[in-house]
This record gives sequence, C-alpha cells and structure tokens, in this order.
Amino acid sequence: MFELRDVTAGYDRREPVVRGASLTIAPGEAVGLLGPSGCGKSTLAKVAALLHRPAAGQVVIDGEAVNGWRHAAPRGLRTAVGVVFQQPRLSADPRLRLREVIAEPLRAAGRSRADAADRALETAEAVGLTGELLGRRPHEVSDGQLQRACLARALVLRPRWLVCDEMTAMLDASTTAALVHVVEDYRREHGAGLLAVGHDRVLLDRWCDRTVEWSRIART
Ligand SMILES: Nc1ncnc2c1ncn2[C@@H]1O[C@H](COP(=O)(O)OP(=O)(O)OP(=O)(O)O)[C@@H](O)[C@H]1O
Repeated sequence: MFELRDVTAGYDRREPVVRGASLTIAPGEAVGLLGPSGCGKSTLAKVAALLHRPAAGQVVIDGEAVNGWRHAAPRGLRTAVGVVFQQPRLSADPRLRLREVIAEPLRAAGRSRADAADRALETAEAVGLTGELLGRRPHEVSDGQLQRACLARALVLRPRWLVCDEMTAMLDASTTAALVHVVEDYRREHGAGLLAVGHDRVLLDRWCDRTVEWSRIART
C-alpha cells in the first residue's frame, strides 16, 4: 500500500498549502487526483515522491513509515517511488546528455557505469527514444522528447510506485497518448501503483482506475 496519512505541508509553517490530506493506493492501482490550479497538488506530489518534508502527517510505503526526505530518505524507499513532473526543462540537468539523464538514478544507486548504460538504453527504448537523440542535451530536443527521457529516468530503477505530476500538461495529444501508454505497459509488466495528479478529468478518468477530487482527500 502507498499511504498518505493526514499530511499537512507547505513552505511556511504558519500557512500550509496542503492540510490534512489522506489517500491510500493499493498495489497495482492507478489513482487520479484532480484539483484546481494552485490547490497544492504539486506540493502533495513532492511529499509523495519523498522530495518535500511534510509539516505533519505520515507517508507509509508498503508498511514502512518514511522519516527521511530527499537525500536523507533511505535508499530502499527512495528507489521504491519514481516521479515525473510537469516541466521537464526544470527537472533535467541541462549539462547532461539524455542517456546520462536517464542513467542518473542508477549511478546514484551505485551501479557501475557499464551496467547503468545498458539499463538506461533498454529503458530509453521502452519510452521510444533511440539512436542519436540519446547523445543530445536537453536544449537540443523537443519538450516531448525530453519528457520521454524524464519518464525513462523515473522508470529506470523499476519502482513499485509512480507519481506523475501533470506529466502531459505541456504535450500534444499524440505524445500524451504515447507516454500514458508507456506508463500503462510498465504498470502491467511490474504491477506498479500510480498516483496521477492533474486537472484534466477526461484524461484521468480514461487513464486511472478511480479519480478522486482534491476536496475529498484534503481540507480546503
Ligand atoms: N517552492 C515554493 N515556495 C513557496 N510557495 C510555493 C512553492 N511552490 C508552490 N508554492 C505555493 O503553494 C501553493 C500550491 O502550489 P502547488 O504547485 O502545490 O499547486 P498545484 O495545485 O500543483 O498548482 P498547479 O495545478 O497550478 O500546478 C501555491 O500558492 C504556490 O504559490
């Protein structure tokens, strides 16, 4: 299970942007989280991805309560969750070639260069990135191509849980369909659970097993 228990989080202790949010995702389940712009969805997504320490509440992953965040999160928990954000240009290091962007989590997890390169190549193929594109840097590819690389980076450690925060908001319909397809193939193969955050009800309803409204999981 992936559990958010009564999570309060924000950037100023006196004025949290997320208040008392609770949500449980079963293994293999896809849950859409729908809410208006600015309600705190991305903040909660960062908490779920262990990138932002909540002011109160708990994240419990497969029975283990998280008590370290960002680099202080235990490796076993950090690698259990993959995350993709809305804006690939803010989340990919502009100095790296796409093959290095994808291999980054493997290197951080201590894999050898050769092992990381092989696994990165395999994952790049799964997201539809091949050949010469992998040798380019972020400014030399389109938003859609860069987002494919960011999705590959999220999948490369084979996480049991995926958080997609408006992953397709900047993309056209065909790239959106392609990326959703990649996520669904991955989930079928690995039985991973998904939290898909967004404001497009049609997409979330089509993609997910269930869609929940922000106002049903958090105090507003
Ligand atoms: N790093 C930050 N520092 C301070 N305030 C922030 C930071 N990130 C977000 N906020 C504020 O927190 C609130 C919630 O933002 P958040 O990005 O979580 O909402 P959202 O629901 O994801 O919005 P959107 O759908 O527009 O992306 C906003 O008022 C925003 O200005």
